[in-house]
Amino acid sequence: MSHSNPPRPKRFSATGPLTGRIAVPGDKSISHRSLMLGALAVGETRISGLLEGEDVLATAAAMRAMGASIARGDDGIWSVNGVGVGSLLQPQGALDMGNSGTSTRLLMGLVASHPIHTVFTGDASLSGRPMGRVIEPLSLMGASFEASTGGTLPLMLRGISPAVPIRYRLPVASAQVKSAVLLAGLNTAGITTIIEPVPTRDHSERMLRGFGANLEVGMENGERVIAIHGEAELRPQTITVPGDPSSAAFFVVAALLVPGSDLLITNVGLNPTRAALFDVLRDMGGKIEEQKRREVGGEPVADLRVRHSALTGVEVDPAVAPAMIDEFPVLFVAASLAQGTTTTSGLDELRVKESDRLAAMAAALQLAGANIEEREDGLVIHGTGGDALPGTPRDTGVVTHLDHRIAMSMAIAGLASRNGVEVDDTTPIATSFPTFITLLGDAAA
Ligand SMILES: O=C(O)C1=C[C@@H](OP(=O)(O)O)[C@@H](O)[C@H](O)C1
Ligand SMILES: C=C(OP(=O)(O)O)C(=O)O
Repeated sequence: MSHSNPPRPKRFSATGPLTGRIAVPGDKSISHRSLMLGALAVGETRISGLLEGEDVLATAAAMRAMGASIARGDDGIWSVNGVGVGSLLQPQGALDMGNSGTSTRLLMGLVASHPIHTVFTGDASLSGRPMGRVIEPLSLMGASFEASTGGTLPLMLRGISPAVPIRYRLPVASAQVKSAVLLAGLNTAGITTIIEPVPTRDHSERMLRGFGANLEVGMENGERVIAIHGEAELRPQTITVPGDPSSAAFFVVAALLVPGSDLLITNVGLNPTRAALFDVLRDMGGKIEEQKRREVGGEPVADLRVRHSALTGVEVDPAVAPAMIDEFPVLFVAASLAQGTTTTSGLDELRVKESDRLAAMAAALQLAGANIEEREDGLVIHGTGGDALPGTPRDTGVVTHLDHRIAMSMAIAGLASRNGVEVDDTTPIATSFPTFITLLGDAAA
């Protein structure tokens, strides 16, 4: 889980067109939340389409360590028997969160209002990421912390029950911070309120309601206000997890870039708080057509038909950033092949993901021959106008910094290069998309 495995380098080279039909694995955000909420509902929650990536498996292991029974059936359906809100058990050892920020921050919220203490550890990437953003509101609720200098892992959290309900305005646009406070509020008497000046992904709100929590969402002075009534009782659910738009993004960009491609990606989640990349790519001239729009597990879903397209650079409105926050690395790849300049800004949050994604993508794309300017809060990309990138020099790999999205984005850049792109380590891809390399082979066969 903590990436002690030796690095696995791989060179990604130009392929034939991407054609046929593929399905990407389940949504990572929804998968984490299905396990967490299932573990808090008394009775059996059944989950189909769960993402079986390392990050989600870290969440499953943590929920087991706190008393839930979680098992995968031979039919691929996961079954979770929960302990009930307020009844999480004291875990016997540290919770290894691997590479997963979502597991860490959401679980910190969950345990903060339980009378247990929990040690969180993670890999080198996760141990550099800021946890102060959740320590602050959870401290206001009464939890206490012993963290490494700078508020990073390893960290010990001493939860409290009863915790104090708070009214908290999010200082950063982060669904993880919002969700941590909402999950802490589940076992806190009274009403815990979050004010969200910039809307972020709303899976927690949708799913908490689905599990029977009393949650109100309104607007005050143009800001979203979410109130959860505590000491909730959650009811077990049957959940179907839609395909992850953040995983589909790599195949959408690949099909746009590789001449002759015409690819159908089925069952892609299109929650408006997640799907902005597809709108930006359409603005750039990308042929992305939605087919069979429907609802799956309370989320909008469609099949996406994507055809090779000539792309034109755009200025990306920073207001859409939260709705495509994980998709910027692959957007930078698309922009590198577009006609003209693409400008992005307002992306400070990208510096505190699994890697500093602005610096890592600027360095990786430059090594592959793209023309990139790195600014404090974004990249400016001067595209080739459709010509393939030169690719990376022989035996020099782009550095992925234990970041799955850098590895997958640069794999896609390799498909649109003359000499291929060498990725220094493909092992992090298994955190969110274990079937990525196989599916790429299938689509380009
Ligand atoms: O809530 C979630 O499931 C996530 C929220 C986002 O993080 P932030 O809340 O830090 O923006 C995103 O980058 C991450 O991949 C998943
Ligand atoms: C930022 C990401 O995940 P997390 O914060 O869960 O590590 C991601 O998947 O791109």
